[in-house]
Amino acid sequence: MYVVRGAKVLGGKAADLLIEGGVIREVGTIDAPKKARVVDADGLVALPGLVDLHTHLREPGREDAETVATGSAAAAAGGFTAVLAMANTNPVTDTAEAADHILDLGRRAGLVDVQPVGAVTKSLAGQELAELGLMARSRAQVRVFSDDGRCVHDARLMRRALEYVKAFDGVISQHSQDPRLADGQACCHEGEISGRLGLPGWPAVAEDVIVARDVMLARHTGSRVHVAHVSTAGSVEVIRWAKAQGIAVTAEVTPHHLMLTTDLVEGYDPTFKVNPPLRPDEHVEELRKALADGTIDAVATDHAPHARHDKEHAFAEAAFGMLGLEQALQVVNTVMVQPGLMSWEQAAQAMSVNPARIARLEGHGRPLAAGEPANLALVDPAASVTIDAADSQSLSRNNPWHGRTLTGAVHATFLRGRPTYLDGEVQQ
Ligand SMILES: NC(=O)N[C@@H](CC(=O)O)C(=O)O
Ligand SMILES: [Zn+2]
Ligand SMILES: [Zn+2]
Repeated sequence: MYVVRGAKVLGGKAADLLIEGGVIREVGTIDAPKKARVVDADGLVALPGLVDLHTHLREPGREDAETVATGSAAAAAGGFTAVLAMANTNPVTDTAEAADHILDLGRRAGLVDVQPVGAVTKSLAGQELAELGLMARSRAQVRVFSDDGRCVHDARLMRRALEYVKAFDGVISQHSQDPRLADGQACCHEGEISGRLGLPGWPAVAEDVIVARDVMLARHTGSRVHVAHVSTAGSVEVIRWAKAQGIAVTAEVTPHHLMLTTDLVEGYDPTFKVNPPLRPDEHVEELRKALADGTIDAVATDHAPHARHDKEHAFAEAAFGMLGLEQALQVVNTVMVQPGLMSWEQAAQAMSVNPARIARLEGHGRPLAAGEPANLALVDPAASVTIDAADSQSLSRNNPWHGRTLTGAVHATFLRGRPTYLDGEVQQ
């Protein structure tokens, strides 16, 4: 039994929360029962436990970069109570058995709810649909499907996938990148900087055209499409238009695309090599606006751990991807909440309520009210923290925030009433 003392619920009025038997029993002014452990939350903000729509946990296959257990620890330290584990593992999560295996590994780790994402196509090969129905009916009850890392670029296959998942209210999360417009060698945003550095780039329009095509397919099929890691102003325009038409499209943006810009590649540091690439300022500004006005529904980390021997190469050869789970909330606080672009209530929508709804995850993204599951994060909104990649719970060190000072810190995370992160420690 816990009493959280004096937390500002969603950044609003301070209240005490009584947590017992996995649920929030009471919110208000509470006399702590003798056997209760009191957590002093004076000055802290209480948010519903964060939900990440887009995490790469690397298990099975690349346990040298991350495991379900270490990724879960990073998630708990970042304030998350649920993560969706992307399917681009080895083997790929493209069967019911593979999905159930991920679910079980998550339960064994016990720090966050790990919900598998199913592949859209067998082996992510883009040729044949995977067992979407069987995955949906498995114990894991998969609802989100993605070939992330690759785009489902065949329009006919995308149409079939959308039609198929409609039956069980599933959603296709698309890695929007036209392979014909994105040169196989491309490693950064195509523009003035890539030209000057002599690095092959790919243009923003390679993303825009797939987003445009997919919203039209979603309209045609009446199914739900989700745009993973939106990175361009053009995508934002299309999504804004599509929502105005009532098309069932949702979108996520990563912390790094909200804060980092393409000029970082000038140092040739492969930490900043990511897909989609970091973009110029004008895109970043549009992404922030779109998140603030709800055109973009969610912040998702695209936490992409890579082992040293895959990442520490010349820029052109290094693996794509960067860590995200532990700093996501700090970045959103730093670039959105503190400057007044977003309230804590909106941050809770973007990082918990909306992702839980998009993924049809029960028990997450719920109000902090009596009778609800006690999934929550306590956040110090004013802390100033200089990030050290070596401090990470992740097995990998490709942390783009290393050496930067961010505002805010996760103080505690509770999963169904059990602290998973407290006093600066993951509670194994
Ligand atoms: N984001 C990345 O740069 N890499 C991701 C794949 C992906 O999200 O497309 C990965 O799996 O490493
Ligand atoms: Zn992707
Ligand atoms: Zn990804």
